[in-house]
Amino acid sequence: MLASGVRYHGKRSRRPPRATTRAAAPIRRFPAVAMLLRPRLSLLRAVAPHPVSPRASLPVRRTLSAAVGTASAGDAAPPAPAPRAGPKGGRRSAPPRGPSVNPALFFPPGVERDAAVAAEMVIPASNIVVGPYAGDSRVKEAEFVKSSARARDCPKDDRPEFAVLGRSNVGKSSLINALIRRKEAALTSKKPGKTQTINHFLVNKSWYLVDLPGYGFAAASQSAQTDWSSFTKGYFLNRDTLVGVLLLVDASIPPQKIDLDCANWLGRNNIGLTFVFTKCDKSKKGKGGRPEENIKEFQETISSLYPEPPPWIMTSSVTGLGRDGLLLHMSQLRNYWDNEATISS
Ligand SMILES: Nc1nc2c(ncn2[C@@H]2O[C@H](COP(=O)(O)OP(=O)(O)OP(=O)(O)O)[C@@H](O)[C@H]2O)c(=O)[nH]1
Ligand SMILES: [Mg+2]
Repeated sequence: MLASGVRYHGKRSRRPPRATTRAAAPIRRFPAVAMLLRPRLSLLRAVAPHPVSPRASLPVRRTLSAAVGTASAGDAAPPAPAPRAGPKGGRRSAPPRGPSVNPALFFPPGVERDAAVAAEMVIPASNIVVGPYAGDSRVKEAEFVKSSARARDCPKDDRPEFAVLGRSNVGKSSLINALIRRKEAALTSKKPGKTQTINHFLVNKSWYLVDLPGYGFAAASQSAQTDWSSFTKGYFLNRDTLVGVLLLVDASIPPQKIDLDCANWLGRNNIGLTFVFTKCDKSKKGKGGRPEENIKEFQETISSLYPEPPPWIMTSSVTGLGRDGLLLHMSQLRNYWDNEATISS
């Protein structure tokens, strides 16, 4: 089981997070924050309806468990081994009511695990609870700053950054364009292997989004694949300003082992990640063609690896699904990171 991978850290630190032990402020201690966030979440919900349940007025615990018929939000604690719920799994008393996703919640820094969370405090199309560190998440300006061929050539300032990682063609560059609302800031292509360097985009002059080369491009030469692992892994292992990784997973196809391997590698190296499911607008008939089913299968596969559910969110760069929610999630991780920096300096 991975000891981490869902944890987020303060500046220049790979130490275990203090959010749940030190200053663990339950969300109810921040009524002002909660009130400020509610209108924003309602707005998000209007754009992207929650995939799990429309009964938003019920507490999450009841709403989600009722919709899915398996674990409740309170079951976010160490997952049961091999939680492959299904007709033979013995965990469901009633037949499944159609595709839905694993409801276990991700509690961000500042929110006690198992805190009672109202449905409106969960980002739509995700399992992410909004906590007291969430703040202004609007992108007011964004600019391409630098393309680096080696990790040591990356910008050397202290700004926090999020790395966008995933298989070739999963939609990394497209997601960056969607987040910053620029059509071709990051170059995209139908052909895998488009992005070959580490690309820094500066947002609001205060933080970076980093577009990376994809992994798992079978057509790439052996030497190109080796290059990927040495230079991108070098980036991850040496980047002190890395707040977290957005690990993109293509929801329009069944789970791929290489994505699980990548998640494992990040977890082993104590690098916090958020699973970002891409291409959720694409649905094909037949087995493995429906995003909700693929996401559910992926979550069932990874849940036994994590002591706490990792954050995940559904997105589409075509429809904009998940865009605002993901920015809000990043704002809370970033603000926590900044806050830790202030405390430790
Ligand atoms: N339908 C749909 N297509 C998408 C989405 N995101 C990306 N695509 C398409 O997928 C293809 C690959 O997108 P990119 O953003 O270039 O993927 P990438 O992960 O950056 O690829 P590499 O740079 O090669 O690693 C392009 O044809 C995109 O238009 C999405 O959310 N929905
Ligand atoms: Mg790319």
